[in-house]
Amino acid sequence: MIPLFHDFRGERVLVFGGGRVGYRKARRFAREAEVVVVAAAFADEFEPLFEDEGDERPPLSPVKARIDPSDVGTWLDRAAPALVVAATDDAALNEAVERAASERGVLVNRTDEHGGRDAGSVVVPATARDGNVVVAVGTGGRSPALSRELRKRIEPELAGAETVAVVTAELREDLKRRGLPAETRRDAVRAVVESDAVWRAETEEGSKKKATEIAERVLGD
Ligand SMILES: C[C@@]1(CC(=O)O)c2cc3[nH]c(cc4nc(cc5[nH]c(cc(n2)[C@H]1CCC(=O)O)[C@@](C)(CC(=O)O)[C@@H]5CCC(=O)O)C(CC(=O)O)=C4CCC(=O)O)c(CCC(=O)O)c3CC(=O)O
Ligand SMILES: NC(=O)C1=CN([C@@H]2O[C@H](COP(=O)(O)OP(=O)(O)OC[C@H]3O[C@@H](n4cnc5c(N)ncnc54)[C@H](O)[C@@H]3O)[C@@H](O)[C@H]2O)C=CC1
Repeated sequence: MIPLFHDFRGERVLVFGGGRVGYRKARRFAREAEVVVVAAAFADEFEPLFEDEGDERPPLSPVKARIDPSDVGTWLDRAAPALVVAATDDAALNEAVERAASERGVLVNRTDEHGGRDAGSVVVPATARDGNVVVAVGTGGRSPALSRELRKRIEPELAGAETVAVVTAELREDLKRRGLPAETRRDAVRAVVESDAVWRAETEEGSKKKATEIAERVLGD
């Protein structure tokens, strides 16, 4: 499988199943997408997600319904999601969700299987994140517990990466504006991301100052 980063803003995700697994997937996609969760019953964890916090988060709506596998197509046609998650504990229903999604060319995440390699099937990776810097881990679906463990090991490595991303993004723009050749810009940016001093600076300002010093040194060479 090949990882891609998908921007879910302005899109809808339809989750079938309101248990622990449905909750985990709904919470994840609710960072960006409008999420609709359809289930006969909802786990308690959902409660805070359903509350309108008045922030800019897109809405996450519960729909309490018991679904028959033959009705899944209608639900998909009505919701027109970019991605559908099959997270019920009923394998026949999850199967129907997968089939209806693939008939419509909609991406589908089957949570009760690890072998799904049909067209349009997606696997949700373990994700370590610092701001918009993201590392996704997958094991080809074979060992989610290993994905989780690797995510935990990677998390400390990522601390501070968002600041380095902000600082280097600004630096790149600046170097481009100055019309420097691509190779020179690359050497300067590489030296900055490699620098412990940039990573360790206490503030964004401090990090920026160090980055400028290092970049100017490279440009002067
Ligand atoms: C294929 C996949 C499909 C998908 O969901 O996309 C899938 C499938 C299944 N998971 C199962 C079990 C567990 N899943 C977790 C945890 C996570 N599972 C996630 C992803 C994936 N799980 C996809 C593969 C990703 C990859 O390639 O590695 C993570 C990474 C992301 C997320 O879900 O957010 C998240 C960790 C997030 C984090 O912590 O960072 C734990 C660990 C725990 O709970 O401690 C256990 C118990 C231990 C164990 O069984 O290993 C079962 C058996 C159910 C049963 O037996 O009933 C199936 C079905 C089957 O294997 O058939
Ligand atoms: N991918 C993953 O990370 C993991 C996947 N799993 C798998 O995910 C599935 C779900 O696990 P849990 O959330 O723990 O189960 P759960 O039993 O807590 O929740 C199941 C949900 O499905 C709903 N549901 C079942 N039949 C329905 C119907 N006909 N119409 C509407 N809603 C219906 C229930 O109301 C409930 O909300 C299991 O099959 C399990 O094998 C389990 C652990 C991890």
